[in-house]
Amino acid sequence: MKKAIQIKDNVYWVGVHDFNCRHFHGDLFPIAEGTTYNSYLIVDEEITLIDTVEEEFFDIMMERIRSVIGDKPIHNVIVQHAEPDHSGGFIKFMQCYPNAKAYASNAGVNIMLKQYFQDYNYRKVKTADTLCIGKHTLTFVEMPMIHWPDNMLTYIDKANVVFSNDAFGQHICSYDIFDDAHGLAKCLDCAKDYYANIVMPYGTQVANKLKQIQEMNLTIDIIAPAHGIIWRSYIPEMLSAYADFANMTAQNKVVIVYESIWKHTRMMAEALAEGLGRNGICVKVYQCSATSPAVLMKEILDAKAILVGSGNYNNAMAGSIAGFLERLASCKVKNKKALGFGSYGWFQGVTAMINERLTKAGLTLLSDEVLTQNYTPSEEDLDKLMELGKNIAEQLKNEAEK
Ligand SMILES: Cc1cc2nc3c(=O)[nH]c(=O)nc-3n(C[C@H](O)[C@H](O)[C@H](O)COP(=O)(O)O)c2cc1C
Repeated sequence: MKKAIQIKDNVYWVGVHDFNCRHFHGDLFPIAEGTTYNSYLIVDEEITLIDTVEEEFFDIMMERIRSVIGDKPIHNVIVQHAEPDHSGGFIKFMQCYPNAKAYASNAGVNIMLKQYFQDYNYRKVKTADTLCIGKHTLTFVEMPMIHWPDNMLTYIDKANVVFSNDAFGQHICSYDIFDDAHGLAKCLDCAKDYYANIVMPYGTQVANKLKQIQEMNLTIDIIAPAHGIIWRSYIPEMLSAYADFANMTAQNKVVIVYESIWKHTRMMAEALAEGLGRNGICVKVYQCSATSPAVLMKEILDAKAILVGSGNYNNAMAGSIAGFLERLASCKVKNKKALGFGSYGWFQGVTAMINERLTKAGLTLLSDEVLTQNYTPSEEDLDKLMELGKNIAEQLKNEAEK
């Protein structure tokens, strides 16, 4: 029998492992080792469930719940987020516990009705609303657009746990469900990965919400997200890292993303990298089509500049680069520089197209120069590109010192 894991007095993890998940949210976020869908059970006078799990894992969640409360009824279910990885088991849950009261944000209720078509007389809650369940009181905080309109978090007093849903999540899929079993570096790295791929477009909302939560002066012993491990030992470090993610705080780092069939654009990319890398910049070089988009998004989060290159193929940029620029535009990047480059045969215009899309995505061009190369770069061309890389390095370092 699958069992619950106690995380605090009267609070239990009753979630599930999805070891086979390799594509989180479609192709948005390829992941290596699966994930968890975390739901939590609070045992008080009114037994309360925080979130459900993906529908196919419902029975496992129920086994864990019954390992704690047997056949006792559950009085409340909190739908913190209507996305199916957290609400997919909700209908089956209500079939098991038809008298349970369901709570969600206003937007959450709307989405639940649009997704599942059945009205369960949802109770709508908003920021600062409370629910007394016996010895404990729950306080709700709406978190719109972190990362859907309906997200909210729930705080339970006395146990001092924040159930944060998607915020602070990561894809560590383990039975060691606390952060300290995995070490700070891994936990922050996985949180960064998750943030870059799921939350990045909503940095402004994250920064504001972090401020609001700080102002609430909550005593927080545990932050329990809806994916991955639970934070208890690294909470200050994680909150500080999240503030950096939200502000897109940049390192002295440049990411070069390119596509190239006959290696001409690749030669340009590597010459630029040489000039940057030999002059104090951490430089990362990726062929776009050979790289997981999750890696690219994570690298971009703390980069100062992004150089994007493509050969000209039928007077257009490579499809992989067009897709990458589309994703970049959706990320609402702040305070980042960029420059296009690329090789062509008989029409020079693709680099200008890349620059235009970079500008539209909110990035500032590093230079007015339109960096094009007719067919193969010569040694002299490559030296010039290395020199340009060096100049960009100096420019970025000077800006950092200001
Ligand atoms: C399938 C294909 C289509 C191409 N179409 C164009 C084109 O429409 N206009 C152009 O200027 N060059 C075109 N070229 C030439 C390439 O842009 C040129 O060979 C360039 O150096 C390729 O850079 P790369 O080695 O980085 O892929 C085409 C090349 C290929 C392979």
